[in-house]
Amino acid sequence: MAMSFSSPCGFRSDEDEEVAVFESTAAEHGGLARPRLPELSVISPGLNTQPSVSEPKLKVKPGSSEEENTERVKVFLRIRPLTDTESDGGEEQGCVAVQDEETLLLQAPKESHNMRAAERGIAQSIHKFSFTKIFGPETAQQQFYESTMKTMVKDVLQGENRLLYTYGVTNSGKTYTIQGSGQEAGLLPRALVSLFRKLQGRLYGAVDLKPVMYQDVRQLEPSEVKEEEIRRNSLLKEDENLTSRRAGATSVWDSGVGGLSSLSDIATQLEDADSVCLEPDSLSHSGGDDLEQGVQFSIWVSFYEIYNEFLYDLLDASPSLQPRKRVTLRLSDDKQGNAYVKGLTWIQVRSAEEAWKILRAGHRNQSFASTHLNQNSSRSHSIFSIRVLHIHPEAKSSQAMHISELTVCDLAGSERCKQQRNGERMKEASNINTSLLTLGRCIAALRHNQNNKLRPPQVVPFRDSKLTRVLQGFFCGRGTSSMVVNINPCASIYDETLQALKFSAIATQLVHGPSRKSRVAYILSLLRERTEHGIEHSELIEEEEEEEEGEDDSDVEDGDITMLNPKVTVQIINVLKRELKRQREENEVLEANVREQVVSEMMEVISEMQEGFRDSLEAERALLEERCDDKIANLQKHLKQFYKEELEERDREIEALSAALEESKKESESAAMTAPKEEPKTTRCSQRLTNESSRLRAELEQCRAELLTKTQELTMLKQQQVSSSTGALTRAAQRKLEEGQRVSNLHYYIDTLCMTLRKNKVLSVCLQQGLRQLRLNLQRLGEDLQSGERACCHNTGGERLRYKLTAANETLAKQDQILMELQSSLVLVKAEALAETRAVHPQLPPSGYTAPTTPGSCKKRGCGGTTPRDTENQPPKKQPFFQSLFPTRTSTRRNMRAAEEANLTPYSRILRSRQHSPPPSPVPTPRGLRGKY
Ligand SMILES: Nc1ncnc2c1ncn2[C@@H]1O[C@H](COP(=O)(O)OP(=O)(O)OP(=O)(O)O)[C@@H](O)[C@H]1O
Repeated sequence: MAMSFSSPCGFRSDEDEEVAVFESTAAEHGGLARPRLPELSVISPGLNTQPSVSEPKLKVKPGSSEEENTERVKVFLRIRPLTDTESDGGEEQGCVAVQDEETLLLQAPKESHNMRAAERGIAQSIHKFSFTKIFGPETAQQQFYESTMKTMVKDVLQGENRLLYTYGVTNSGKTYTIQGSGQEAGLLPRALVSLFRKLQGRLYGAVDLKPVMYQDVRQLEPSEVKEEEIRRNSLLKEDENLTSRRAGATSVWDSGVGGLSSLSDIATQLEDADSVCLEPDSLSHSGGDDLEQGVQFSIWVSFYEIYNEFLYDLLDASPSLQPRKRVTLRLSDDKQGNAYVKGLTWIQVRSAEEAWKILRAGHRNQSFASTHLNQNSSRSHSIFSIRVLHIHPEAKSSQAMHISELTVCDLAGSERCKQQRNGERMKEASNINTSLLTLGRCIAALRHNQNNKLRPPQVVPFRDSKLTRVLQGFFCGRGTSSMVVNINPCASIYDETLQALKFSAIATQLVHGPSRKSRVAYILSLLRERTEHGIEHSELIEEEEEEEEGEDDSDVEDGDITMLNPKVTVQIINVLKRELKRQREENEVLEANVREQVVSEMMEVISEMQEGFRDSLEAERALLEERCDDKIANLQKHLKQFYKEELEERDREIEALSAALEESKKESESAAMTAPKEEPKTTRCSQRLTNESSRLRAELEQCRAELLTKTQELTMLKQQQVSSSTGALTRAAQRKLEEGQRVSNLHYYIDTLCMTLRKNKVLSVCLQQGLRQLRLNLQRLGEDLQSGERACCHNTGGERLRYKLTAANETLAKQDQILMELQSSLVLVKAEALAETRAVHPQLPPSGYTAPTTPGSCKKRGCGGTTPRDTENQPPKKQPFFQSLFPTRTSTRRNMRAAEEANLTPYSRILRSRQHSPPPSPVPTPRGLRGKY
């Protein structure tokens, strides 16, 4: 889950001040009551726009020791410059603007969560923050050092404890600020140079005095001194070895500390740094004037990291030998209640150069990794401490000595866990965020306690993380802390930057802790608070205070309250019980707030997911529409093609029919005019009819000629009858008479044929009319199809297209039916004509007679080469053309069905299947079409 640093804001408070300060933050996290938000969110302790928060309302009793301790915690803001890549990537969107030296304006960029929340009316898009001092991208390292750390070094030499820590989003420049890069040495090398410059000639050379915890100094035995020397030398040697081994190669650490990879470089850099960043009066001879006369100084350094909530000593020699088996360190409390790292290595250093080498040796053991935002990201909080042992020359006991400390903490960068793809990185990010969250809560609780002196104090959850435990002393009076907030002005990490700034805004309202408070002192303060409210006995307080004083000198380790007298202990237990109850209640409130925040974040994530799903659904819909349009266009194309071919086919047929008709008409006309000559080899009906009629005419002529011959013969015979015998002549005359009868029959037959010919002419006229009708229908069909196509083009809906297609198919079916009817009627007429002919001439062959189809045979039938008798007995042949066009009913149906089956359109097939299959459905479904196309 994304980490939020605004959780400290979850602490409930009745003060108007708190409401004003956290107004925007609370609303942003989905608080139940959402008042109308002002345009601008002011998160600042000192801005005029918020007079209620301009100054902390510290209820300091006049004359109390706390009176002078009202100095605010210093919070510096440093804005890092954008890299070329970031500028090119459009990260510069003017979302970070420095209004003046102390005021920063944040304007949410378009794509940020904050802007989206602002658009929904639950947050502001502009935020105003104030800081102790703001340093822009152009600020040089030395300038930054002088404004921030220079006085801290001075204070430490005066015996004070100081903490400087950097806070910010990952890749915002924290490590750059602390350590530096290239020739730009950071705060720490400059502080070391400054320190040793100031201590020139005042260093305590021996190693026999060692600081233990925060207050104690131990006199070392000679053997221990030796051990210390060995440890230091081995670290220095290790550094030298590694440096020479990596000669030329730039390591992470080398680049991280100003490229100081060789001793000469270090010296030069230190010299340069010193000359650049230190004012003349801060150099050793003048700076030393501030130091207590006669006091010598022994400098000890330690370096450790908090990685995944485990402490690792970075100066322990073992890690470099066995990097996988690092020993974790434990935290303990000293008798003042201050946490310290047990068993941490402290090395005495005699120069800045040595300190630098030790630091570099330790840095090699630190946890770095490449993340999506930073190639060389610190995955741990690293803490480098410099302890200064103030040794009075005459002092023989540790009491006469004093220890001051300068701690520099480079916190790991906060980041959104969900941005980490790697499991290990995610775990690291989660731990980093948890510890930073705890730090935020501690600061918020401290601020609450400072601003609400009359109320029961909130428990500061220092114990909730290792980081806050080790820094606790600096927040509770053992020293003072300064914070450097680093920000990266990139628009893409605006939301994270805003959270970091909100956190720092709380820190800017902190006042340095009034005094050191041990745990026992804290408990006693609780008792005092209760007594002030009339809950406990006043006498008790005196006793407790006596006990407290005695406690400081007693042997009680870690402030063990059980060593107090029983009466007080019982009272303390009662107070603690009540305190525990109160704290539980507070925890419940805190938990409720955290849950509320979690819910609000979850809602944000869910709404983001919803948006994502909506977008993907839209995209899916558009894709489907596109596909459907493609399919419809495809279908249209295919149908267009299909009907075009169909129309062309019909046109061709019509053309052929009309040509045939024309031809037959012409031929019949010409045949009527002229005698038939050599018959062309054709299968057309008109030709056939002409041939038949010509043949019949020829037969007629032949019969007439024969009749004439026979008549002449008869006349001759009659004449002969007179002269020859009667019997034979009578028989011959009888035979001739029969022949004459046959000839008269032949005349009748010829008349019938002439009638058939006339009927055929009428039929061909009918056929012409039928074809004209057919052509008209086909034209109408073409128009229907065109309108269907147009409908397809204008309307992508499949329904209308389907209906048009169905109508077109129905028209086609009707056409087929008309054609069939025409064919049937033609066949019927033919059959009737034939029947009539046969009734007149029963000697004609039956209708089942199959005419020879070859033109040769036809020629044979019609030619004069055949004998008259054969010619007489031959019936008129069937017309091959009409037969091929309109075969007999049975064969017509069969052939038509076969032809239809072959030429059926998808729609015709569907229609046909519907006609034959009960129950019919009115409209073919588009599924069939889809399968086809
Ligand atoms: N003021 C500055 N001037 C020039 N470059 C800078 C400045 N601040 C940071 N940088 C550059 O920005 C990059 C990231 O800085 P740095 O590693 O210090 O970030 P960080 O906050 O320590 O990141 P992380 O928390 O991931 O360790 C580095 O390349 C550094 O050199």
